Amino acid sequence: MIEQLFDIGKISIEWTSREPLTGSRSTETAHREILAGGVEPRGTKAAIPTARRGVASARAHRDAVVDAVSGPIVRRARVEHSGIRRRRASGGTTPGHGGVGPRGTSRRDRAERHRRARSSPLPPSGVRQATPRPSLRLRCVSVAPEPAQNPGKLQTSGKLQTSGQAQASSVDRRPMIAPSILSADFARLAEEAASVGPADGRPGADWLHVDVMDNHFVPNLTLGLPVVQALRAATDIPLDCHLMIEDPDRWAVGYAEAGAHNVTVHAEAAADLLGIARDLRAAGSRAGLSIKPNTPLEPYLDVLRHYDTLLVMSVEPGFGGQSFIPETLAKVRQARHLVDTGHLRLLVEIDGGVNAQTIEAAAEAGVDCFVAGSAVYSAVDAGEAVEHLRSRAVAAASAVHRTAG
Ligand SMILES: O=C(CO)[C@H](O)[C@H](O)COP(=O)(O)O
Repeated sequence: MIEQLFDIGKISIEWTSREPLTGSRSTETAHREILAGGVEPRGTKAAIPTARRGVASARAHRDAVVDAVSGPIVRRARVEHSGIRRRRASGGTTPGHGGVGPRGTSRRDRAERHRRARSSPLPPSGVRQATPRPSLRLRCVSVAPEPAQNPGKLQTSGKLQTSGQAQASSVDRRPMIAPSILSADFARLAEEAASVGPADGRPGADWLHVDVMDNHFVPNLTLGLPVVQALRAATDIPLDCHLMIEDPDRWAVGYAEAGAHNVTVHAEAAADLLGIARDLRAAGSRAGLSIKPNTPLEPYLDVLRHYDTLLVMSVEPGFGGQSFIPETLAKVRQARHLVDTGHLRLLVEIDGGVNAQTIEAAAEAGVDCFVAGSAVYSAVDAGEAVEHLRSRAVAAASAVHRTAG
């Protein structure tokens, strides 16, 4: 771990990374650029004026730093202490819902005050400027890119073309299998997890898929945070938490904090998809976005640039053991194309009705990670079922490669 502490103007930033960050700019340069307002980090335009003005917004500043400095490789960033005082208008406190003026002033008054504040080096009348002092301590933990053999790592070597539409980029993908514990025996979850883990020279499941259902977003109720915490302690298999719940804006980050490797929310349920992705990554997990079979991909293409995984549902969410909906593969092909052409950088997952018969079509379409519930846990040997599914996916992906080559 390398720790760096920068004092830039009145803001101190502590930076911790496992290795020096590489890229077009150093962390120090990036921080300086952010504070000078001269950088436009990916997707965080809104945060920059806040940081530039020095107005207290530890969270916005953190997000700006996180996105600008190293984008997707930053895994954790949290503000340890924020002492910057908010601007206060005399005689009133700052309202909490987006406004910045004193209570009772009109929107026009506030807009005018903002305009003057921006064009003048002096604080606007009636507004006390934040005291210039080292007051914000931002601690960012950057995790070095995962080694090539890690689950989910996309390798840019090799020449495996990943969809029927044979793209220019060369991405070598090892199909991943994520058994869904929805089909496991809930009374023996630790054993069920172990049954798909590495054994007898078998690599085992790449991820363990955990279906969280709230009986509101879907008509079924399964498990929640305490079970995820218990599973986290019981297995080393990375947990892939699929939240089929309402208001994931409120709950998702808890799963990341509980140690989930990937936390997926539904596009149909979330209010602030950008905020969720940011919070999940900041809490140390990957951010996943899921869409139901009838939800199109197009409206989410922009926001997906901030996500690490896309979970295409190939059944209506809610229950295991349903039949695979082949039409959903069009979205897989679309996502695959965008990944292969460098427009998106994420892992494509499919969930629902995946078995030895359907996995090949999904692999040909370009899926990276296959969620399978009943096909694994209804088998006599769950571990063997994982390997069988993986070998079918490898064979199908290789066939596509040969055709494309
Ligand atoms: O999210 C899910 C259902 O909503 C499950 O993960 C999925 O259905 C897996 O079960 P199966 O492989 O038996 O279809």
